[in-house]
Amino acid sequence: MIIDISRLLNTNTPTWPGDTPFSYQLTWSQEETGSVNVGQITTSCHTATHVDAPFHFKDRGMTIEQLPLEIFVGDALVVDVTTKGEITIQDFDGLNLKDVRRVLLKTDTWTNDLFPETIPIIDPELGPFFLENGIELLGVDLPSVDPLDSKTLDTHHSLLKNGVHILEGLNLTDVEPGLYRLTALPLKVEGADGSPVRAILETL
Ligand SMILES: N[C@@H](CC(=O)c1ccccc1NC=O)C(=O)O
Repeated sequence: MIIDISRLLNTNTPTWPGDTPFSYQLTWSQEETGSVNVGQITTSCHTATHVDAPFHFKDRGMTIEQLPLEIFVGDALVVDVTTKGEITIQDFDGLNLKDVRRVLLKTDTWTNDLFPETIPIIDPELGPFFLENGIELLGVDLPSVDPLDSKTLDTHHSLLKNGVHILEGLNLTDVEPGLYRLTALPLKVEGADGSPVRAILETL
């Protein structure tokens, strides 16, 4: 079974304050062309469900088309942290992370079409902890892995330093904690700082 864990893209999709709003428009209609409808989309690379390329927060970091696709396809453990204001390595106590390469944090704190005012804190210590445990992707149902007013982006940098890639803006409301197969492939946009993805989970 496929579970769609992507957020919907339309003119109501919340964007980072001040960033480019999403829009889809027909450039040519079937009426005009006599054959086809052709549309265009305008979007920030960080709207809804998306992957952050390291270049987003590091000038010399890799851009989106350079990231290996293996990161974004494969086993993923959904971890329930819905009651936590701060997510730390203690939240992984008792979980079997053997053979788990990807972790998705289910906070369920952003379930509407408004950009949130505050989000749970993700401890930068997760970076080294994930490296030790062979985890190479962190996915969150939040617009950021750092506090919204952070300038230093400590968790982004800690994850990058420890080889952990970042997937943001998931919708995990209908997902039970547990192990799944994730697919969340970024578009092959040369030089980009991120990309929207269609993210799905398949039950194993
Ligand atoms: N760093 C945040 C996003 C972020 O900071 C951001 C995203 C879109 C537009 C502007 C942003 N930040 C600062 O201007 C993140 O990717 O998690």
